[in-house]
Amino acid sequence: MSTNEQYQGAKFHEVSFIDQNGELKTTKIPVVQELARQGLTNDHFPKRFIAFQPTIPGNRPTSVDTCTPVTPPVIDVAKLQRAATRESELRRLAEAAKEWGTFLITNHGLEDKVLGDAKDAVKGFFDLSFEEKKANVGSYKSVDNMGYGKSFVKSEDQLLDWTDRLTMKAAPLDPDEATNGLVVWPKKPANFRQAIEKYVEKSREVLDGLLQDLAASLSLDENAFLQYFEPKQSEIKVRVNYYPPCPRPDLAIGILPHSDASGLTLLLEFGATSALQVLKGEVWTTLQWPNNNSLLVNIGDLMEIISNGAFKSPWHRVRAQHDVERYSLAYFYNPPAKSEIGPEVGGDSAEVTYKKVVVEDYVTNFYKISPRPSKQTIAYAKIT
Ligand SMILES: O=C(O)CCC(=O)C(=O)O
Ligand SMILES: [Fe+2]
Repeated sequence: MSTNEQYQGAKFHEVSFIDQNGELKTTKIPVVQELARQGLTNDHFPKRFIAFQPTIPGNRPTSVDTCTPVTPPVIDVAKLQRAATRESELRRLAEAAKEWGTFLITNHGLEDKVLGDAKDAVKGFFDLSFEEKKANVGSYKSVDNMGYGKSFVKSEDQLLDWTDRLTMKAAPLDPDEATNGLVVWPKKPANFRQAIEKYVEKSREVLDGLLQDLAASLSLDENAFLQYFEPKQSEIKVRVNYYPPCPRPDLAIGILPHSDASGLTLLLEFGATSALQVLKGEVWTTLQWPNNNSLLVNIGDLMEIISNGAFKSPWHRVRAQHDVERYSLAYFYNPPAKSEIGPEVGGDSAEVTYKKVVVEDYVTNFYKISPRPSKQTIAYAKIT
């Protein structure tokens, strides 16, 4: 069957990318939400979405049938704040950040209304028709992984994941945003920007506190990590992922394996759970989220560097799922783009294993070489 036949009646994102020869190209990527809406028959699953070739032994997604979902470590932020419980919760935090690089937080102080409004805004956006979505949000012509559509597109024939995305820059606020196009906010639903900005503002307080707690958990000065996150110039990007029901979760993948380039990532999920997987040793472990407004924190590559490798950014991916839809809102918190970060170590005797890097240089290289089959982005900052 020809490619065109596979996508008959489909709708497309137009995505620009710079190819291997440095030329700006535009390509059409099928809108996953529309493919799902249209209904695909089992035997006509589009080739570009086939991540797992069933003919290769062992090349299968880990499904919930073969792997019981587990709840990652849960850190109680209220316990971190109470003198009587702080020390023991700090120990649990250090262990979670070292052993998993990912953990849930509860009692974080973000009100249900703030979370609920953010979820409603995200759902409201994806509930719009494709035409309406396109008409009310900007998309970028250059390769910055922002806007509505598909990120990390590098070629006309690369493997595609079963998700549509919307990425916005939430900070620093740019006085010239109307002209330089650095901020993309959908105009519908009407309260979208307000709801997400409220979530961003409140979450930032939680993340700043956690940066102090993470440093304290390694017996470093409380501001050893937070000092890099200068309040006015630190960068926040918000990426909304929508995973429609997938007719062939045995063939497709929700998001390809990656680590996050961020300092910290805060993840809100709703709709289905048991989709995010982290690689623990050799095993893809499916994470189960209790449905109680807990949020997930991921150590990003930049934090791996700042912690001199004490914390490792997890290698993670998302499963495609049958019959259910899932949303996630990933909040990437980075030090200022032009700033230099470097490993913070307790005593002079500790061996330094990461280089100092300029944030923007690290992130540029990350985007340039992703996606990769294994965690190679961090090599940019490793002393070998
Ligand atoms: O949807 C998820 O749970 C993960 C999303 C993610 O890893 C990302 O956007 O970087
Ligand atoms: Fe991620």
